[in-house]
Amino acid sequence: MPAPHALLAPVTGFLGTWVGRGCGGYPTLAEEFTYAQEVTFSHDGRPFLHYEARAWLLDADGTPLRPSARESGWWRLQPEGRVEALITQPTGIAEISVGRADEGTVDLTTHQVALAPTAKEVNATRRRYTLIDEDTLTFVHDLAAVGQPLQHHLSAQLRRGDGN
Ligand code: HEM
Repeated sequence: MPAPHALLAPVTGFLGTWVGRGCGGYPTLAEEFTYAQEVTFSHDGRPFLHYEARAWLLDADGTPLRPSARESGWWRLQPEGRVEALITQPTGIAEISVGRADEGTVDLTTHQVALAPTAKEVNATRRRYTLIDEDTLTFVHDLAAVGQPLQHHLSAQLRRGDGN
């Protein structure tokens, strides 16, 4: 494994696999939901991270019900901690988001969304990833979609889970 590129310095704490749980909702949905999530960030020595996230809806006992959202993409690190992220989902949504990596927090907001012809309408997102300590990562996702203004869709707390 090559050493991380110098431009990755603000995000090297994110490298690895993270597992945990979250909850979510949206005004258009009848109920809130809980989910399990696994997120992996990796690098190959160049100044970008490969990002991959999978989620499973859980029932009230915490048993997985079915696979839910999945996405993957690239976080391109620029000087001064600027980040350009490209993220695609199997629901026909492709996002390009921009933001900053600063003191353990990455804050990304939508630059452009592209939708496949049959995708649901998504207008904007805001994603905040925060390293609480070296083994704990929190994630908050706001969503403007299906006619609703930007507001909470998801929050999760993940623990470092390499090799689990
Ligand atoms: C951990 C990740 C996520 C989970 C667990 C999740 C979960 C859900 C669930 C359970 C629903 C209700 C419909 C269904 O059962 O599929 C839903 C709807 C939706 N989600 Fe997510 N979601 C996630 C990430 C995202 C992301 C990243 C986006 C967009 C960038 C997104 C956009 C939407 C939209 C547009 C709807 C439809 C709302 C409607 O039609 O009323 N979700 N999500």
